[in-house]
Amino acid sequence: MLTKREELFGGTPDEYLSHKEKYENSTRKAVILFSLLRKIQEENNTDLTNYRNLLSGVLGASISQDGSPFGLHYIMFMPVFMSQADEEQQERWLHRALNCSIIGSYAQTELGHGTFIRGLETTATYDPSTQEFVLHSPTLTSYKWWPGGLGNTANYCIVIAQLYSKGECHGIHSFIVQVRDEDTHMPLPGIKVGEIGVKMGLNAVNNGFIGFENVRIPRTNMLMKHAKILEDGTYVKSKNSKLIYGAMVFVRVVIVFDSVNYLAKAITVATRYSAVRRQSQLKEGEPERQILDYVTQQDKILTAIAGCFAMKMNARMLWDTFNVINDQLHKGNMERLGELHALACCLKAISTSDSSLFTARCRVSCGGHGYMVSSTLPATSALTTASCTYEGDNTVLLLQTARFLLKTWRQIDTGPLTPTVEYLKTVSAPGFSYKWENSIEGIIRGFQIVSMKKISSCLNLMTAKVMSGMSQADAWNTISIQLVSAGESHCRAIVISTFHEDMSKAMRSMSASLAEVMGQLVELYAVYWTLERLGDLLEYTSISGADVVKLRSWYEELLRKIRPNAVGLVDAFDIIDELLQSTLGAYDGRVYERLMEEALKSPLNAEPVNQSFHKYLKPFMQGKL
Ligand SMILES: CC/C=C\C/C=C\C/C=C\C/C=C\CC/C=C/C(=O)SCCNC(=O)CCNC(=O)[C@H](O)C(C)(C)COP(=O)(O)OP(=O)(O)OC[C@H]1O[C@@H](n2cnc3c(N)ncnc32)[C@H](O)[C@@H]1OP(=O)(O)O
Ligand SMILES: Cc1cc2nc3c(=O)[nH]c(=O)nc-3n(C[C@H](O)[C@H](O)[C@H](O)COP(=O)(O)OP(=O)(O)OC[C@H]3O[C@@H](n4cnc5c(N)ncnc54)[C@H](O)[C@@H]3O)c2cc1C
Repeated sequence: MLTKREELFGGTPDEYLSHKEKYENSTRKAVILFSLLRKIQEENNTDLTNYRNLLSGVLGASISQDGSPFGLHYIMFMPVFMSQADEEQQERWLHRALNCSIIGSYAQTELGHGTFIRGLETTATYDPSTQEFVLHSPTLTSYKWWPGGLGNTANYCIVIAQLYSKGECHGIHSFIVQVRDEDTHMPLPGIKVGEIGVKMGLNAVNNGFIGFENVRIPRTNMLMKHAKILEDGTYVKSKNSKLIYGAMVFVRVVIVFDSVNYLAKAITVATRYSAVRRQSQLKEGEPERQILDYVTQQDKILTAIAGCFAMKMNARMLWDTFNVINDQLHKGNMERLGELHALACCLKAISTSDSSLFTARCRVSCGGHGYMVSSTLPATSALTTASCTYEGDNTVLLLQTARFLLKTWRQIDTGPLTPTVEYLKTVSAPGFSYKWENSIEGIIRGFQIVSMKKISSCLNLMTAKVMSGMSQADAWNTISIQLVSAGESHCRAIVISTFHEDMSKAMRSMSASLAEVMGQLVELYAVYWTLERLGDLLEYTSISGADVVKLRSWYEELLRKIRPNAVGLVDAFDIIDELLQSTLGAYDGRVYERLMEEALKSPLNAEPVNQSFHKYLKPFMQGKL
């Protein structure tokens, strides 16, 4: 009798399973895992706060590197329900979703549209004679494409469609749609549903497609917490048309936490391996050195560790900010919705792009063995690059942040600013003076000035182009590279200052030795990004060549100081071997034995001579083919 652990982590490695077997195996594992999680949620009164903890349990325990066919049920189907269904609808559906007696997906993206959601083509036309909506996919490009779990798993999904009533289009709205029979799991009439095929990664997520041929759903299947359709077809507007986008904000907040989890796995593997791997001599005649002793290796890995800690603290800040503003939204106060959206956009973009960048660095820092699937680094790299796209392409999200920043800058003199942008007032105030200094505070101030000057420059450029006769839209597109850069600079200023401020608070309750190491991580992160963004700082601040020389020495000194604690820092993530799933990162450091153990699991090693020798090679080598 297998233990739960053996059931979850034993058997043929996923990499040797077919696409179909991989899905079936991941569904088997998901059922075991989510039965356990279901017990947890039955003990809690699940609200958004508890829900995120439950969700982080789901994500953290999504044991397969390839995600889970239940992922979207937890990541989007339920959060969207909690934020967009009215009380009667929550009463009718939410408990069934929470105990997984129904499995849902989230169908927004179409073959033809992912970013521009106002351009989605799926229609939901209200028929007052039957009090139903008619869901229809008018074109191939209107087919929903990507929804996780939709291929073969989900029997319900939330569909985002253009709402028509009384001949008028009211824009995109959310609808709950049953897609498969709850007993037979057969697709319901008028529904064409399937799986989209093999992807770069996340091949257990079971992303699917769905098309509707005049499928009728009751009026009460429109999620009506915000906007409504009355029985006679009268449309009742939402207090704010952007509230329908609320779930995307929540998921972007979750993704920031998740980008930290992925990066933590990658740096745990790369750091431990770099402590085990010995390669080359630093001095002739000496034993080969741990590759972690090479400063170039420290440059790749220790900065990633600092980045992980920085983003973890920023994820917490974002979650706290989300909760504060979400409470205000529930009370009808929309004042900070734009700020929350802008913050979620830039932090999702920067956390995922940093995670993708540093994870790729961890992969190459482990040489050939880092290219083995059994190291888990290729799959983690595929995961992090996907996060730069899903829940909003990073470029598009940084443009959203830039849009908010320009709007803020236009109003800079009309009154107080909201917390995440009030630095703009400080560094642009008359009489404000600043001379670059090589300190954390000096670096933070420098990034804030860069951000302010980029935003100001973008607005001036836009104004000049429009004055010269260019349309607003063309002017925006022409300077969009600078707009993205302004969004990134704003975010980097927030990340560094949040890391410094929150870590400083945390250090007050730490031992002196731990506080010293944490302080070194904050400095490493700040100095690293200063050196990475030297061009901006030289353009907009008084930093000098002499300052840069001292910064480089400071950076190298920090690498030297942090090196002895590198393994301890990643051990602190406490990722168990079963979740790490890495021949290079296992706690016991038996790298070479594990590489060989995994290799011998290859089906190609089951017999000494593969059948292709007799069928192909031998005749070929004997000139018979
Ligand atoms: C697959 C992985 C599964 C398991 C792996 C395990 C773990 C992984 C963890 C998490 C995985 C998470 C998700 C995975 C599944 C993925 C799901 C999806 O991808 S769902 C689809 C996501 N799609 C998008 O994000 C689309 C992006 N596009 C948009 O958001 C909008 O089109 C865009 C904002 C770009 C433009 O909208 P538009 O209405 O055209 O706005 P416009 O620019 O004209 O005006 C902007 C105006 O609106 C305000 N606004 C826009 N968006 C929001 C918002 N979300 N909230 C609040 N306000 C918003 C904006 O501020 C501005 O206001 P002003 O007019 O300036 O006042
Ligand atoms: C692993 C994975 C899981 C997913 N899961 C789901 C899911 O469960 N449900 C769901 O609904 N969707 C899902 N998606 C779809 C995802 O939300 C979209 O892929 C994403 O929103 C990007 O849209 P797109 O793919 O159409 O890319 P596009 O929008 O076509 O982007 C392509 C390029 O065009 C650029 N671009 C687009 N618009 C602009 C603009 N206005 N200004 C400047 N540049 C622009 C982008 O920057 C990008 O470089 C998933 C995607 C992935 C990869």
